[in-house]
Amino acid sequence: MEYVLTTENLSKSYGRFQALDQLSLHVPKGSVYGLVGRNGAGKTTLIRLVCGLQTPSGGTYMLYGKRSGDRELEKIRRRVGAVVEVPSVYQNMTAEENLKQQYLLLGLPSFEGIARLLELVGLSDTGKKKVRNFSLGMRQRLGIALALAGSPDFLILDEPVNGLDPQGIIEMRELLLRLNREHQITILISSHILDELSRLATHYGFLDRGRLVKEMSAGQLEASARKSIRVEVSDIRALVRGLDALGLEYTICSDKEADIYGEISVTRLVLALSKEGCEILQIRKQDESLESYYMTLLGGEDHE
Ligand SMILES: Nc1ncnc2c1ncn2[C@@H]1O[C@H](COP(=O)(O)OP(=O)(O)OP(=O)(O)O)[C@@H](O)[C@H]1O
Repeated sequence: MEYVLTTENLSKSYGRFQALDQLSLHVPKGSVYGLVGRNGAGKTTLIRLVCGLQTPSGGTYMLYGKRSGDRELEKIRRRVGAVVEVPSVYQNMTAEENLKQQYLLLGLPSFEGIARLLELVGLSDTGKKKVRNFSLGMRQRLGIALALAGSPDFLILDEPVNGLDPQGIIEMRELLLRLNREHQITILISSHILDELSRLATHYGFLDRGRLVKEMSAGQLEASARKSIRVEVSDIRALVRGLDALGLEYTICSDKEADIYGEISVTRLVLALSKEGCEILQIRKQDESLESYYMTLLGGEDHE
């Protein structure tokens, strides 16, 4: 497989604090690689290192086959666009003016291409509107347009949907899918919003306290996903008694709902619960989500 980015035992410490600990990950060409981890897991640190904003304390990374520390790497960085934390934009300029500044900064020969970029990120009708009057979603999309100015084929985004409203989230999703599928741009994206990430990502890296706990493709996640049924009942205690009597594995989700795992005969379940005086209000099949996989892998408690 061809990789756009790989890291090898990449480490970063701040004083005695180890923010990244011998992390080795692999971002395949053409993928949308989702970085998953709780606050402080090291996602932003990893992104800062790969973008050249900070230097590693140990280990290396390779971008398009060029190793960190290699002189050639700086040339290769042209192929990478990034939006790290809040995109820096000129508030009192329009989207087009901001892009012109970026083109000048990159030394691009003409402003040709700006209209196409504005169109691509859905900002072509913003005209004279200054960025300070943009919604957060518009600002984020402008950040992406700025990152795309040098025509990179690898885009790195740190929490691009953070704080966006539902409409903004959908627009961002559509944009990222378009960039990936129609423009063949590989995307590395960190996000807390797992449900949203699972609609985009083709690969995942799970980080915990600076370490890569697991790396897998979306296909592998799906294959390893446990099947379950979600039941909603009138009496959760009675449900627990019934499930224990049947020897089934389950997780209580709320005071009315539980997920039951494994092969289950619905008839046996109904009979057992009826014996306990428990009424089933709803029952539905479900595949394990990215969120529940994450919870199983990393647990729910916060280490901070
Ligand atoms: N410049 C710094 N000096 C000291 N500690 C830092 C510095 N930058 C980050 N850290 C610490 O390193 C750890 C990892 O931070 P990082 O920002 O990479 O986490 P993250 O996974 O991106 O989390 P979040 O989602 O909250 O941004 C945190 O505990 C953070 O406090």
